[in-house]
Amino acid sequence: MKIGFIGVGGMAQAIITGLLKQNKLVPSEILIHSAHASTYEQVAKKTGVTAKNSNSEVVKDSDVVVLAVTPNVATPVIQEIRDQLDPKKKTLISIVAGLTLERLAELAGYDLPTLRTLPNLNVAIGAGMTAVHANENLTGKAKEEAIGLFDAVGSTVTLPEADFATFSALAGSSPAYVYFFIDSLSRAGVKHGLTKKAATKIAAQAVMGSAEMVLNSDENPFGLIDQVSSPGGSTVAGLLAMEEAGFMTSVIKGIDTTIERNNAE
Ligand SMILES: NC(=O)C1=CN([C@@H]2O[C@H](COP(=O)(O)OP(=O)(O)OC[C@H]3O[C@@H](n4cnc5c(N)ncnc54)[C@H](O)[C@@H]3O)[C@@H](O)[C@H]2O)C=CC1
Ligand SMILES: O=C(O)[C@@H]1CCC=N1
Repeated sequence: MKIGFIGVGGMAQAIITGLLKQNKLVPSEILIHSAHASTYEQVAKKTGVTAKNSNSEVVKDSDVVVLAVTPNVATPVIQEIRDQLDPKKKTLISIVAGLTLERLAELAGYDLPTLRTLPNLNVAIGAGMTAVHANENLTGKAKEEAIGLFDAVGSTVTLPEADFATFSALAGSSPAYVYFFIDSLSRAGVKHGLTKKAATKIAAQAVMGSAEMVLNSDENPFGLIDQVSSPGGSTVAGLLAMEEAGFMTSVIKGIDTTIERNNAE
């Protein structure tokens, strides 16, 4: 199977890194092209995947085409490759936030097997979270193969398209918010005398273990909060101070704003 990436920015690189690291694909199965030759040539050199000279060449030689450009250039890019997207031979996978299957069909053809996805950056280490929704043309083995690419680099969930904006905030953007939280923890550690390196490692490990506890527990997070909070202890004191500063309200406000922005696109 040949997979062609159109757009080789942060997200495409994360997917490619994950697929190779998990041994889902070998470098000779991956083709790439983007607007920035210096970037994609460097990626090809580093990973062993094949750099092509144009978007058209990528599509021509691929069974599965991954559209990984920013939303503002998605329309002209699809128009450029449309004639080569033979519905009998190719599958289109889009990772473009906000681009609906209806709009993809309008641009790329109503018969084309198409998978709309929304991955997150953690696919790079095989710990991604990806939402998927296939159109009616993508069935059987081709559908399994397309979704299988994202299963190989983390978890997938099939969601109605109406929920993609919310998913994008909770899983697509949230790595940025979690990094923000980790950096805040680490900064507090520095304030109290730890080195930044030590504080960041301590904070990140605590966040990773806490996430695993949530995933491995039947409790909801509030039950786990109670397990950490010793009666009369320091945790509950810190928790109440965080709430006084508006912790939960500020997280929900950030997510609301992210969803509003996703819905506006
Ligand atoms: N960064 C993330 O965590 C996530 C990003 N996405 C989606 O992934 C897509 C890419 O995002 P990023 O990688 O963050 O952006 P980026 O800016 O890092 O990469 C965009 C890529 O598109 C290429 N490009 C621009 N014009 C082109 C053209 N005419 N032909 C071919 N390539 C062209 C650029 O050269 C670049 O390689 C976006 O649509 C975004 O919504 C989805 C989920 C998460
Ligand atoms: O910031 C963005 O628009 C994209 C969507 C999800 C993560 N990054």
